[in-house]
Amino acid sequence: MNFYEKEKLTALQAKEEAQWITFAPFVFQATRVLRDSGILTTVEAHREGITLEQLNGKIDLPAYGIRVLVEAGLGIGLLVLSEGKYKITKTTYFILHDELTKVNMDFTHDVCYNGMYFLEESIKNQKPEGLKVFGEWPTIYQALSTNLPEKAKKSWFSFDHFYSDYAFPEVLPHVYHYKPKTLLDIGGNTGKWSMQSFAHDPDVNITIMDLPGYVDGAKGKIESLGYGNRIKFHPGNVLDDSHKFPQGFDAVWMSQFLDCFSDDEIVSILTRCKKALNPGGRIFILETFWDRQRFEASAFSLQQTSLYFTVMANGNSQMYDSKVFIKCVERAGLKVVEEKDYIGVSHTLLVCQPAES
Ligand SMILES: C[S@@+](CC[C@H](N)C(=O)[O-])C[C@H]1O[C@@H](n2cnc3c(N)ncnc32)[C@H](O)[C@@H]1O
Repeated sequence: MNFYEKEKLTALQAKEEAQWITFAPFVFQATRVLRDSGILTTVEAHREGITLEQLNGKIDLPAYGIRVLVEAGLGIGLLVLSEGKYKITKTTYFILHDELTKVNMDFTHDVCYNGMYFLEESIKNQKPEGLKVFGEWPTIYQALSTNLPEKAKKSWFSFDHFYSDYAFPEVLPHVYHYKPKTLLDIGGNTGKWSMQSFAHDPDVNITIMDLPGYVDGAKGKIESLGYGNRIKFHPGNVLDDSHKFPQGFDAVWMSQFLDCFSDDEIVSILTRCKKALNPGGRIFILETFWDRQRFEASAFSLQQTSLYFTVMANGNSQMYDSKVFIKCVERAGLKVVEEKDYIGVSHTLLVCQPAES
């Protein structure tokens, strides 16, 4: 779906939109504080509406603060005010109750907000300059398995898992329809794919390849579920070209993994994946492409999420346009033999094989 072929706004709407952009950080923080302070929940609980005076008695914030927040909430479209009483809007319903919105908001605030100030520097230097708000690491992945602040870590994992949790049950039958006996899960993270795979297919054996800290975390969990005899671990950094991939797999699986790398790095990883395959084997790539979305809001979210990669993650990757990504697949000597869009919230499954097969 191409949402971007034509300009859609009148001049007046465009000027209004420009103000939304100008004040976007204010809008975000006001909404978050309205949510986290309990103001929105309290207004929601009063279906007949609530006055400012009544709110003052129920919220543990100075009266001045409550007043500026609810007034900002009117302009943002979170509240309406009629006959002196505040009520919530449909947008507020989603801010309060929609899991996707909550996960995105917590990720934006806890992981990205302070670092985003360093966007320009990150782009110029091709480094995640925003990560310094938490500490000194080359990428966020080293920080996640060690000492990133707990709140940031929790919101990062909720964000990551929210999207894959929806996609995995839907995609399992597509992968295991090919009956792979051996599967290499690169970027296996906390082992979620492996655990669901073992329950889905009694014959598959999996090797998880990820950075050392992750592999240690996944190991205990998988063994405690009794799958210890079907799992192997291969800790390592795929950016280290001297680190050999294990070989002999019917399938290589990468979910939300290749978006962590630049175009050239993707080509290098896929070239090594190809060598890891048995004859007739397949590479399964689960990704979120901004040009393969049913809804404009999904494309928007992915395009903005790219900037998280720029500023916080590694400085050189993104949520790709599928056309750019598939060029990398082809540069690695692979061809896409099957594609399936609209999996889970926003994923596409690409099934690839060596171009010469
Ligand atoms: C966004 S998570 C995806 C996790 C999981 N596959 C999913 O779908 O939820 C990316 C994973 O790639 C791993 N990763 C990132 N850079 C890596 C590298 N250079 N070498 C190995 N693994 C890496 C991270 O540790 C993390 O587990």
